[in-house]
Amino acid sequence: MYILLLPPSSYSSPCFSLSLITPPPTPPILPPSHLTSRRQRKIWEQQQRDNAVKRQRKDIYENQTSFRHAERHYKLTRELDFANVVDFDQPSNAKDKRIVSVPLHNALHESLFGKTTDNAYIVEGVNGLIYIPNPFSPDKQRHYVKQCLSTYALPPNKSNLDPHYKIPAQGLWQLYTSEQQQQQQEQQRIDSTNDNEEPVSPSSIIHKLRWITLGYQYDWTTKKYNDEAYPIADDLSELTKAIVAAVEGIGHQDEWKNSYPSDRFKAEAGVINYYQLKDTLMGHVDQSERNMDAPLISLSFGHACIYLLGGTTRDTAPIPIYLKSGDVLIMTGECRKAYHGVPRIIENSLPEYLSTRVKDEDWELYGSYMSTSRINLNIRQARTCPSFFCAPQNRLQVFVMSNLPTILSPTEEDVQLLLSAQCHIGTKNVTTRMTPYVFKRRADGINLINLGKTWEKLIFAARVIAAIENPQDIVVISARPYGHRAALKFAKYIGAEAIVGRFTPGTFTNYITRSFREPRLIITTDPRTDFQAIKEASYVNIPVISLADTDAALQFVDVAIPTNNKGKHALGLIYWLLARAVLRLRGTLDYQTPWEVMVDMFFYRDPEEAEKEQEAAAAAAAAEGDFAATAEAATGEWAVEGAETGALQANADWSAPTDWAEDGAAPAAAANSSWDA
Ligand SMILES: O=C(O)CCC(=O)C(=O)O
Ligand SMILES: [Fe+2]
Repeated sequence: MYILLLPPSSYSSPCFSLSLITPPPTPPILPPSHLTSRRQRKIWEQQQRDNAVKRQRKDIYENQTSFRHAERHYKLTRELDFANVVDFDQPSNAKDKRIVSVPLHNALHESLFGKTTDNAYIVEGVNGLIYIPNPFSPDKQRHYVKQCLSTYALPPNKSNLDPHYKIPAQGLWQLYTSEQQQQQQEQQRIDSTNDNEEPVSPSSIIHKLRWITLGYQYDWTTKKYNDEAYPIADDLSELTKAIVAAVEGIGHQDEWKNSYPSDRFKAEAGVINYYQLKDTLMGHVDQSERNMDAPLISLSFGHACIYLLGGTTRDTAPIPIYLKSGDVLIMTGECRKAYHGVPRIIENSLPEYLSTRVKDEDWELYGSYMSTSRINLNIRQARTCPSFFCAPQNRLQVFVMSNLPTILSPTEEDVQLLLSAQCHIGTKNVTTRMTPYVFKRRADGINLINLGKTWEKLIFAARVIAAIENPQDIVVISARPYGHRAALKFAKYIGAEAIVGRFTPGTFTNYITRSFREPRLIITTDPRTDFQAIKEASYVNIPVISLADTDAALQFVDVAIPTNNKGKHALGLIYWLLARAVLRLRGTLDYQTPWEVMVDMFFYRDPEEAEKEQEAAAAAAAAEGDFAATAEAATGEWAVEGAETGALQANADWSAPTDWAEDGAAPAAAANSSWDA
C-alpha cells in the first residue's frame, strides 16, 4: 500500500532554513606552493582570471549536456536555492515530482541499525530508485564511520594513495591515530613510493584519502574489476543484505518493480568515497559490474550533499537530491544504468552526533575528521549471478563463472547467441544426473537449462580437448542429422575426425572392421542416439565428452555439456563455440579478435534447400556480374560498425569534460587521475 505525501498547503518555516544555504565567502586562492618562480605564479594567476571570465560567459556552456549543466549549477552557485532539490524530509520541495512512501518488505532492525525503520520512498517517474531515510541510530552511524576509516580501509584494499605512498599493513588511520595521540616516541612516518621523496606524516595525507576499493578491486583505468577479490567485512555483507531484503518487491504500479531476490545477493565489491568539503564526483554510470541486475547499495555519512540522478545519457536533466548523513540509496533496474554524481558537499551540515562535541571515548579524532568530510560507502554484487534466470520474471541475466578467469567467461554476445539459438530450451523430462543443470521448469513443462553451467562445462570440455596433443586422436560423432554439419565442421577446424550418420558397430572394439579406430577421446552429440559409440568407448577406456539435453542418460559420459541438442541452431552454435574455445586455448586464435568462421557454417542445411540456394546465388552473381562490389559493400558495413564502437568508447563515462579541470575541482583527488580524469 502506498501513502502519498502531498505538499503541505503552506510553507512551514523549519524547512525554510534549509532551503537557502550560503557558503561563507571563499578566501582568495593562492598559487600552489610548487609554483616557485614569479613567472609561473603570474601565468597561474592569469589562468585563474581567464577561467573566472569564462565561467561568467554563459554562451560557452550553451552546448553542454543537461547533466553537465546541472553539475555546474550545483557546484558553482554560491547561494543554492534548495526549492528544486528533492528532500525526502520535505516532500513539498520536490515540486513537480511526487514522492511516494512505500513500506519495506522487511523492517530494518535494531541489531544492525540501532533502531527500527519500516518505510522507504520512491519518486514517481524515477524508476528503480529507492530511498531509505537514515535508518541508523547516531551510535551506529559513528560505528560505521569508524569502520570506514579504520577497518574497512585496511590494505590490501587499494586506495588512491597507493601509487604515491607505501601504506603499511596497519593502515593509514591507525598511524594517524598514533601520531595524534603521540603514543609513540618516534614520529610516525609513511614512505613515499618515490625514493627521492621524503617520508611524510600521516596527518599530512589523511585528508588526501579519496577512495578505497573493497572486495573485487576496481581498476579505474581499465574500468574493470580485477579477478582477485579481498574479503568484504562480515558486518558489511550482513548490513547490505538486510537492505536488499528490505527493498525486495518495492516498485511503482506497473512501471517497475525491484524483484532481485535477496537470497541471491552477495556483497562482492565496493567503494568508499571520502569527500572533503570542496570535493565533487562527476557524473558517471556504474556499469562495470557483470551483474547489473543486483541492486547497488549506497550509504552516506557526515556532511550532506547534492546528489544528481539523471538518465541513461547525459542529455537527461538530472533530479537533485538532498542526501543526508545516514541516508541509504538503493539503485536498481533502470536507475542502475543512470548517470549520477555529487557536485556539492553542503557546508555546516554535519549532524551534532558526528561532531567533536560527542563525548565518546575514542570519537574525538573521528569527529574532527568528519568536521570537514562526507563518507559514501557503496556496495555492489559485481560478479556472480548464481543462476542464469535470476530474476523471477525470467528476464535473462548476464552471468559469471566465478571460478573461471575473466578471459574465459562468456561475453554478452556469447550469451545472446546461446539464447537466440535456444540452447537453454530443454525437454519435458529430466534425468537425475541432469537435474543440477536445470534452472527451472516452465509452465508448459519444458525444463530450462542453466546456461551458466552450459558455459562452464563447454570451457571444461574445451580444456580436455586442447590437452590432446594430436587432434587426429579425437573423433566427433553425430548420428543425429541436425548435428552432421556441425560435427564435420568442428572436426575440420580443430583437426579431428568426424563420424556422422550410422556408426558402424565395432569401430572402437573390433580391429578387423574396416572402420576400426583407436581414438584417445570421443565427442558425441547425444548420449542416446550415439549410445553405440559411447558403449564401445567404455569397453576400451576412451573418455567421452557429450552434449546432453535434460532427458539424457549420462552412463559412461565423462563430461556432459548441458544444452538443447535437438535444434539445428543449438547444435551448430555449441560446436562452433566449442571449436572456438579449443582454438583459443591452443593459442591459434586470440580472445580479442572475432573468429572469422561464421557460426552459420555449422548449421544444418537441408540438401534440397542448399541446392536451391546455390542456384539462386549463382544466378544473382551472373546478373550482377560484379563480385568486387559485393565484397566492398560488405567491408563498408563492417567499417561503420567499427566506427560506432569507437564512438561509444570515446563517450565512455568518467571522461572529463575539459572545463572540469579548469574549475579546479577535486583538488587532492588529482593525485589519482582516474578520479577526475
Ligand atoms: O558519493 C556518492 O554518493 C556516490 C558515489 C558513487 O556514485 C560511486 O562511488 O560510484
Ligand atoms: Fe556511482
